[in-house]
Amino acid sequence: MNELRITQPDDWHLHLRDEDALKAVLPYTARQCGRAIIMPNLTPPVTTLEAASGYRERILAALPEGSDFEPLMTLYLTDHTGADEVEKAWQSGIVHAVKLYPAGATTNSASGVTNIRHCDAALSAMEALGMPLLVHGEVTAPGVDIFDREAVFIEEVMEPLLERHPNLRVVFEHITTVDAVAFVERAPANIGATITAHHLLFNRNHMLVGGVRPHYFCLPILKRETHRAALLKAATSGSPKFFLGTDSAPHRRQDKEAASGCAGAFTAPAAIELYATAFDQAGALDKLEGFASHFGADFYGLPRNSRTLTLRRESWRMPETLAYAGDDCIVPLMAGESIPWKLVQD
Ligand SMILES: NC(=O)N[C@@H](CC(=O)O)C(=O)O
Ligand SMILES: [Zn+2]
Ligand SMILES: [Zn+2]
Repeated sequence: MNELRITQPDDWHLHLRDEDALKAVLPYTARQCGRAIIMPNLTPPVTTLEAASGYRERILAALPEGSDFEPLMTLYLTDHTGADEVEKAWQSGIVHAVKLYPAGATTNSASGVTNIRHCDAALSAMEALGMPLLVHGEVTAPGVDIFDREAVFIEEVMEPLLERHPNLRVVFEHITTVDAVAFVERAPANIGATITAHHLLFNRNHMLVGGVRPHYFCLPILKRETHRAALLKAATSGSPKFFLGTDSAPHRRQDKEAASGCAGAFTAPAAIELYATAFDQAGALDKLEGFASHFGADFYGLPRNSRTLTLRRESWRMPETLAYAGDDCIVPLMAGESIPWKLVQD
């Protein structure tokens, strides 16, 4: 297959940042996706409907002319998020989910949840409303090895949470392990998961062998090959529980190439092309459309996009750097490397 026409995808996990950085990165997603779930980990985080509405307006104002890309907003869950705020946000129609960051787990998670038990009122409200909880699923206890943090989270947090709230709709975000795949597969239909393109394409060797490659450093961290293989199998299985979420997470070049580099891979410039590359490697291009364009919308109860998008087997080179806020630049994932699939602009 050398050309592939699919329903326009959506990105169910995206970091757009704010201000000039937002203006720099938004066009990459807007040219590919109809919609995206916008992560709320700004500084300060987006914890209220008012903050989400303001952020949404800034995103809409930053869109390229003529774009009808739709940002789907989220609230950042804290120990103090009330049921009233959650209800108001849901009823507004602009907020589609609430995001759980365990405090200290990842970028801008300092105001995150210290103990999920503190959130029972908000979670009960969400369960009643049918409002999804999006989960960064890693424990943060210093004694837990960074490669085990997702698997331990399933046992210590996710399973007890679902026992207390069996009808809560949950998206296990950016899953990275065979353990998470197995958990989602055996869970009921109210549990889904997003998978990034980088976790489908790369394992920890890509990050660590022959030198530390900071642009491959993201959280949850890349795992060993057996985990990548399990993720690829899940993504290409045709199961509607697994869908596209890039977790494209831009950081300035100097913040990544540093003694204490930030976590996050910037994949938005080639998001659908990277997924096509992974599905192609698995001989499963026929499964790309469901994963990229159908299952996420179905999970969120939104209509599938009516436009289509065409991909061609044609190699192109990702630039070494791209413009970011002010004079800063950003290094996209696969900078300077060739990508075998290309988005054809209609
Ligand atoms: N994935 C990452 O490594 N980083 C994300 C945060 C997140 O999604 O955990 C970011 O905001 O930079
Ligand atoms: Zn995360
Ligand atoms: Zn993320």
